[in-house]
Amino acid sequence: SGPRGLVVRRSEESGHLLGFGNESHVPSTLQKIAARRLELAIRAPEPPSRQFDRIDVFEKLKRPPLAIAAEFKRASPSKGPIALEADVAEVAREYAAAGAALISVLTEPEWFRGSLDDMLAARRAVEGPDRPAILRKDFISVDIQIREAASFGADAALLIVACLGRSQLKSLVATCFDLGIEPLVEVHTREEMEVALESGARCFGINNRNLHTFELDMETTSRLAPMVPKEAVVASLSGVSTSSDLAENVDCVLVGESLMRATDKRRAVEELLSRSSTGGSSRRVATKVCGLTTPQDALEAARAGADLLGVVFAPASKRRVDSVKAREIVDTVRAFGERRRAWHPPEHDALRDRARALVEARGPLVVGVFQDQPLDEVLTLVAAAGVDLVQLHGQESAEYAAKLGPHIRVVHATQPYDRAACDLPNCVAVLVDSVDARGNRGGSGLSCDLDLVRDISADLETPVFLAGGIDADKLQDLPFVIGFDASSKLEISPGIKDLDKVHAFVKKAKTLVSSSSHLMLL
Ligand SMILES: O=P(O)(O)OC[C@@H](O)[C@@H](O)c1c[nH]c2ccccc12
Repeated sequence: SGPRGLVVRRSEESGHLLGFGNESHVPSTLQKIAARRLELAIRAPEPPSRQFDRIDVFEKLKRPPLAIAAEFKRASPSKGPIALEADVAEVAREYAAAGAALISVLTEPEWFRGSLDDMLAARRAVEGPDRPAILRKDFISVDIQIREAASFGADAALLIVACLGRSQLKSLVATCFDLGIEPLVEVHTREEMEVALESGARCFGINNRNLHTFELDMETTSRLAPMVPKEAVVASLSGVSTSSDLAENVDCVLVGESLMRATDKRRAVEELLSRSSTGGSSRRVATKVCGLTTPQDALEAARAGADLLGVVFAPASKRRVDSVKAREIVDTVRAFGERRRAWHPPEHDALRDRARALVEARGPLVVGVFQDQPLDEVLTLVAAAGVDLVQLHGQESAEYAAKLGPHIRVVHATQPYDRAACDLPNCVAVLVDSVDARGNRGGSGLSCDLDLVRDISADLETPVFLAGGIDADKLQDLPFVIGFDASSKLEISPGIKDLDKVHAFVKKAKTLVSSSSHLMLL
């Protein structure tokens, strides 16, 4: 039996729909949305006939070196609200001014909070011969949805193979061409690509996101792109936040969420367009929000853009969580990050390369914080909670740490510091924390002596995480700091975060990213 919520006509029609991505018999979100869209489309009135100047979408997307498709998306099923109140005309003008080749507008109302009126407003905001093309991003399965696209100013329309039969797709492609709309046919698997290639379309979108499970796999593009003939357009869709995420050997990259979250959208698009000029040398400052005790606060920190989220298992801590609560946090964060598995660090010989891999990991990642607990206890908690990595805050021996997975080693801003503890191959970063006069470690709210931190970093030949009394006001450009860890200064009371402070902290750290390109790794 096929997935429910779909009109499965004949098996050769829809073989590509069975078993790929959605193994369960419960309809996936994609199937629910597609079914709901069909239900509404059938009842929709015939759209008014309006004439628009159209542009050659194929030619626009084929222009070297790389076309950027910028998306207007207020919310999504995997991320929830992203930018509910965004002004579509304003955003469209910014995208156009930055040189986007295409603007994709979500027109689905319930899960994405979009509308045809949003698309019309975007189309009306961009004029002129070299304006960006407008794409209707929706779940299209009947012709009237393409007539609506034409009536509300689209030059192109998305057709998602994962919710269409073979001949249904062919007929929708033909309707598009009849109405002067360029079909962009979206796939996520080889089987879907085979169906797409026979559909008559000439623009293909490879979605890195599985729309059934919301799992992101950025390798999807490089796996499927070689199947497309050179003359056609290949676009890579989803999951791009910086130029280092851009796929090679595609004509176009479509970017949604990260642009919708960017305060300066024009600059964000321009940065993507000039990937070669900034390249690998630019340095970002990571953020870690520690001492989270609820899934709600963790989700808010993730939404703010934090890279690492810490949950504390140390028995003496006021912010201690049990494995059940930690698991809830991990599940929430992982769903937000569209990941199914824990992080597996790539192997590197040098600590600095491991640290860089950590801050560039597709997160946010959840860190379990421990302090001098029996190894068995740590291993049990890690397995039960499913945290991505561990942070060791006590005087754990090298022998002990070697038995763990990837971990962050905490050292204290004292001289001499515990250098040997940082030398393990599974140590992925070093975090320098303060000590108070009585020798109390962690959570004291005291700041570190920055000269000592610089010395430690120089000795380790790697930039470190800095903790101790950190909030937005404490952030500054420090070439020996790869990331900031904040906890007590972002709280209302122990374990309860002040979400405004969390947002301010992450936001400020992001401004350091762009202004600190002169700061290289040591
Ligand atoms: O926000 P992201 O990760 O940059 O992804 C954008 C876009 O690819 C995504 O919104 C998308 C791709 N295909 C879709 C189909 C329907 C709805 C949405 C989509």
